[in-house]
Amino acid sequence: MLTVRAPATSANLGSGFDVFGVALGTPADVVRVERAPETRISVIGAGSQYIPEDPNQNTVGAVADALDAPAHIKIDKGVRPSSGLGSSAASAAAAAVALNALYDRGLSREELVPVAAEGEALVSGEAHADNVAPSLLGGFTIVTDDGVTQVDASIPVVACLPEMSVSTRDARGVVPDSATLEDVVDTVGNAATLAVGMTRDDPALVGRGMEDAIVTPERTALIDGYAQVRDAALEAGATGVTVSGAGPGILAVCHRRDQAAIASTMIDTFDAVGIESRAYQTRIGEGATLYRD
Ligand SMILES: Nc1ncnc2c1ncn2[C@@H]1O[C@H](COP(=O)(O)OP(=O)(O)OP(=O)(O)O)[C@@H](O)[C@H]1O
Ligand SMILES: N[C@@H](CCO)C(=O)O
Repeated sequence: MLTVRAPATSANLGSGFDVFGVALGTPADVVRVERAPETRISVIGAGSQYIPEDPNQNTVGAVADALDAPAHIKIDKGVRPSSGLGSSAASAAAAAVALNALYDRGLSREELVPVAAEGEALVSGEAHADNVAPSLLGGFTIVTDDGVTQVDASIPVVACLPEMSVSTRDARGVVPDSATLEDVVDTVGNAATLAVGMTRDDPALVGRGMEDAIVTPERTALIDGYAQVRDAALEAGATGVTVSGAGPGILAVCHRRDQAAIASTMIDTFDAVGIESRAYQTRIGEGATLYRD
């Protein structure tokens, strides 16, 4: 029996659509595996009632197939599905690390990125790897067709999760087909600023680099209260605020001293528009951890 804890993640960070991602300290999924002739899956924890146990419909089933590693797989969800916090990816990343070890496949964490991304293809229609990469590797990750670049980072964030669901499949449907050159130029500048900010652990640079005029504005329309919550978080000291992944989660980057006030005003502002929410006060953190029982 092997156990893996894989963290929630926040993808895009505004200017890095389908490219940037960060691992969050909390929450996380915990996956336990043991060898078996056929894959069987059980799910407990946050939002488990919405997650299929059929291996053909669960991200961990796709990973077991990709590694040719049948197993009994128990998933304890800490990351609620359809949250924007990489719920489906956390399970897939955990399963990839666990099954790779269980069957001695010998793949590196980088080599497990496309394997875990098979799970994302199953649920959102595309094998985008911007959530599985940070869940596997930790820190800040840049995913391109040529591979993954990772840097460790330790920046305080607040991830606020309202009681509503936005499926990644639906949120991908509102992404525009094209962009003006002016918006592309702005986005390249912002993305570069953000990447440098990560290498310096600088919340001000990272926050500034999260601005995006192409994808994010289309998606905020799917999140009731987004504009009010963003304004309140910036007022409380956030250096940048954007949609986490496909939403409805909202990510605020900040200095440690402002973190509690930002979390509390985000919850209060959602409350004022009639939506319950919770806020994780955490940091960019480590990737998946393997425990041998
Ligand atoms: N192991 C799993 N964990 C979570 N969701 C799963 C899993 N397997 C299948 N799913 C399905 O995936 C969908 C949730 O994935 P989705 O990509 O929409 O949300 P998310 O992972 O929280 O968001 P995001 O990718 O925007 O951060 C749900 O329909 C859920 O039933
Ligand atoms: N880059 C993906 C991440 C989903 O979490 C999207 O925004 O659709």
